[in-house]
Amino acid sequence: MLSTINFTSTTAYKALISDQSRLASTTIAQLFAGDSNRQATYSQTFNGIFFDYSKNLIDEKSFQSLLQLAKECGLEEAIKAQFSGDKINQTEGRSVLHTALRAKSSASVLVDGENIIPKIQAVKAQMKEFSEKVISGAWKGFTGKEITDVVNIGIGGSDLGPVMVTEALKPYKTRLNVHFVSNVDGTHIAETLKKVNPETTLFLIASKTFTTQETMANAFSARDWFLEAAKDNAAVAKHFVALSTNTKAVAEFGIDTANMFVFWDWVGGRYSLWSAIGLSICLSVGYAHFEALLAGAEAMDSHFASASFETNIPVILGLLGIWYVNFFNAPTHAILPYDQYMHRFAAYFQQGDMESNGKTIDRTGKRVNYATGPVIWGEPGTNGQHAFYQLIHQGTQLIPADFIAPAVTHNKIGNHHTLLMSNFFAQTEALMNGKSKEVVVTELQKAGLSEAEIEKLAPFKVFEGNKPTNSFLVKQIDPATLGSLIAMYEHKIFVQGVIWNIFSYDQWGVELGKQLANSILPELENEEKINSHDSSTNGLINQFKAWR
Ligand SMILES: O=P(O)(O)OC[C@H]1O[C@](O)(CO)[C@@H](O)[C@@H]1O
Repeated sequence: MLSTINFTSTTAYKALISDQSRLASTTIAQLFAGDSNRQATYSQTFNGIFFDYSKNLIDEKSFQSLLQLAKECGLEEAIKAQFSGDKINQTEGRSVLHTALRAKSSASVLVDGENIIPKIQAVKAQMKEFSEKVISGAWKGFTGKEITDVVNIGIGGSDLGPVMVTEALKPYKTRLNVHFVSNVDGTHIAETLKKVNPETTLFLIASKTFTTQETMANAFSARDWFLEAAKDNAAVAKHFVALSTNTKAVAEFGIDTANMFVFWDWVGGRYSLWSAIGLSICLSVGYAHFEALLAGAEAMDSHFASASFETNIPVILGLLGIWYVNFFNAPTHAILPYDQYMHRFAAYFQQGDMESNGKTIDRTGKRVNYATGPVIWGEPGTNGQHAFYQLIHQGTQLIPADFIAPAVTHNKIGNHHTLLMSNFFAQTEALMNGKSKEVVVTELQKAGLSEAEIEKLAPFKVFEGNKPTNSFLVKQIDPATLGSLIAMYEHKIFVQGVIWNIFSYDQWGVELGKQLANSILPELENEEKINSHDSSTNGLINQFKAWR
């Protein structure tokens, strides 16, 4: 089980407070100036991923204190507990075993005394067979035509992971066009259905619980649309499959459970792309690439489970995050992929991180007296540079950022990749070094400005610098490196949750809005004036009814 230590009461925490005040009077640039070996000390290569964390405000002493913090908070035991299937999701009484989904077939992982690896392998075999049939054209629609389009209907973890991966791995695309519908806003399904033909479309209803309001509404609308064309309930079996843990609800919806791909309650929704929820990935890029994705994740799992903390990438990443959130009051963290295909990567980890570590109650049931999960956000470079980097460079908040880029592009067009990479390198350097007043003054003097003009303008052109970044230079974004990167961030989230003494694998915070929406729904189904809420909510509902 997980320890319940409050990290602010550890010896390492006290050391880190003094480390912080020592480092507050230096800069990252000065740390580089004083150590020609700095990058070698604070970097690591892992299976085609070069992780450079040297542009952080850390020195040997603070780095050691961070490692010590992880030890004092019982991280070693927590990692063992997670991998071995302990029910560390205590508020839901569940094991947390997305790692088992990518474990080697020879592994053995016990849940309630049962080795779960054989049943994982069985579903994977079913996914392989099915996806190969659909891709090859052997699986036919109700009029005997091959499937051309796949529509995945799901939301949150049953959508964001598959969307992110299928976009990131577009260079590996099969002949199938895969679409995703998540929003209950009818526009999402309506616009998607305009693009597809009922005779050649396969719907994947992806929902762990098979009760989620948005997904079920979209699934029913898709089935109505399909039956308008097919006019035969028996045709549903050829066009609808379910990815779920809830066999009963799948059968009630009318999907033959032979067309169901199961997973289990020890797979969290936001950690489920490795499970049957990944069927859209298999169809989009082929089963072999899905397996390679899993293998890349498994390599990161083995590293995380066995490497000593000082060389353990997810541990280091997690600790650096703690350093900025809790010792430098950084409220957000940016993920900035310099790869257009990875344009949903930050959105994916927005759920992964914020649904996991957006908690205020610690593992003893008490309110925490420190900050927990930061806001995660980001957009691909260089678009972000022309949108929000101004604030990272010159705003008042400290925003630690992860830069991710491939050395080899999938699209060699002119010098585009060299241009992109020049921006990648320039940004982390600029964020660290900034631009001093002296440099600004010299530049303005060269431009011929008067002393008075220089005095007036210079403050606006100064960059304080000293903004921390991690760089991930990846040889190429392929299924294996992507799998490793995703697993790396998953484990980072876990590391932070352990240290913050919170439960990272539940999501009770999503429930209240769901419950209220369900209670408001009947009030919207008539024309009567409402007065059962506060005056703002009543006023909004009544205005809606007047206008609709
Ligand atoms: O797969 P389901 O059960 O439809 O749930 C979808 C999503 O809803 C949540 O429970 C809350 O947003 C997520 O954790 C989950 O990924």
